[in-house]
Amino acid sequence: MSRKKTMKGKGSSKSSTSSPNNNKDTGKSGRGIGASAPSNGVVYPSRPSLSNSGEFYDIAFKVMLVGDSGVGKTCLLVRFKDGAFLAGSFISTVGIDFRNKVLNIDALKVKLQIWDTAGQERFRSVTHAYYRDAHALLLLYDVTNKASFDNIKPPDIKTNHRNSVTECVP
Ligand SMILES: Nc1nc2c(ncn2[C@@H]2O[C@H](COP(=O)(O)OP(=O)(O)OP(=O)(O)O)[C@@H](O)[C@H]2O)c(=O)[nH]1
Repeated sequence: MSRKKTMKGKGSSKSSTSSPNNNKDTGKSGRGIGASAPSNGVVYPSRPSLSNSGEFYDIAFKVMLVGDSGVGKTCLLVRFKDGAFLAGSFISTVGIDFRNKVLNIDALKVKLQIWDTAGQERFRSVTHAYYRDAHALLLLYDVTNKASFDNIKPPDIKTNHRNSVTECVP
């Protein structure tokens, strides 16, 4: 059975778009499968593939983390991927970044490519371009900040990306 390798994500940094690192499970704008995958972005179980970390997977999904700046998107992703909490000073994401995680679900290896978008308004046009082909958008808000909840507009996302969003789950 043939096994193919996905394009390597280049290094990423939360505060800079120019400092590469060697973490093969992370990437930045235009470097991941989101930029090069087929239009539906799914790899089916009959065609196992190799993730950048060397792990084989059966199926892959692209997930976007969306929400205002400071709601905790990066912290959630780092917690999910590495089990660590980013305490200390807050460094806002510049542009967009991603991390991969392979999970074992019902005897399938499911690869999640999770994109962390910058919440600042000035990056909105850049990050929106990456919604295309996403299988899920996670809309995040800060429970201590009502404005961050009010700023979530799933219907707008549905309207603007009418074929890519089929269902909103509260
Ligand atoms: N108390 C508390 N603080 C949190 C939590 N999650 C994140 N923070 C803090 O909130 C701040 C912002 O977190 P980030 O994850 O960087 O926020 P973000 O949504 O990625 O922000 P942008 O990159 O600007 O879009 C950081 O100082 C975190 O330490 C949480 O669950 N509880």
